[in-house]
Amino acid sequence: MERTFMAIKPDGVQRGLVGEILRRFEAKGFTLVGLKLMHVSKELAEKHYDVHRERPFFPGLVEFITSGPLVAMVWEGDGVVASARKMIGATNPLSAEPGTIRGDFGISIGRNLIHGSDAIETAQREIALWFSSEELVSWQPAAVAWLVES
Ligand SMILES: Nc1ncnc2c1ncn2[C@@H]1O[C@H](COP(=O)(O)OP(=O)(O)OP(=O)(O)O)[C@@H](O)[C@H]1O
Repeated sequence: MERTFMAIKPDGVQRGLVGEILRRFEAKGFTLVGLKLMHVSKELAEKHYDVHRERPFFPGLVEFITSGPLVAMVWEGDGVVASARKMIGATNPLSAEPGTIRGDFGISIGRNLIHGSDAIETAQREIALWFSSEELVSWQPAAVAWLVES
């Protein structure tokens, strides 16, 4: 089953948008398989944004991502990588469509609330970077156990 990595960035956590963001992906029908509130180390932030290492905004981006707790998540479902990117909206919230998370809640490119993997291969790399396999749940056996018990 397809999986994607997403992170509610420190601005989203500070603004109290965690519940709203989780609600949107749950309501859409995707399945949450990993979730943790954490402070990000400089090392992890730099690895995550490695492709942007040479960009002028890189130091500020790393500083921001490590500035407060963020919510790291893994979601599962058919087409979840592309669909989540659509639900998140364009990188610059001022250009993001209303109805998207960035379009509804943001105005600043440097404070754009949420990250979502941009491709299936990127998602695999990011999930492995942020989560150990023990931190990810498998829903199927749990559902089967519940059926057997009831
Ligand atoms: N010109 C910029 N100035 C400041 N920050 C920027 C700029 N461009 C990108 N960023 C920051 O770097 C992040 C990564 O940029 P990228 O082009 O990968 O966008 P994205 O894929 O929409 O965002 P993310 O990777 O966070 O999901 C952006 O989310 C944004 O926070």
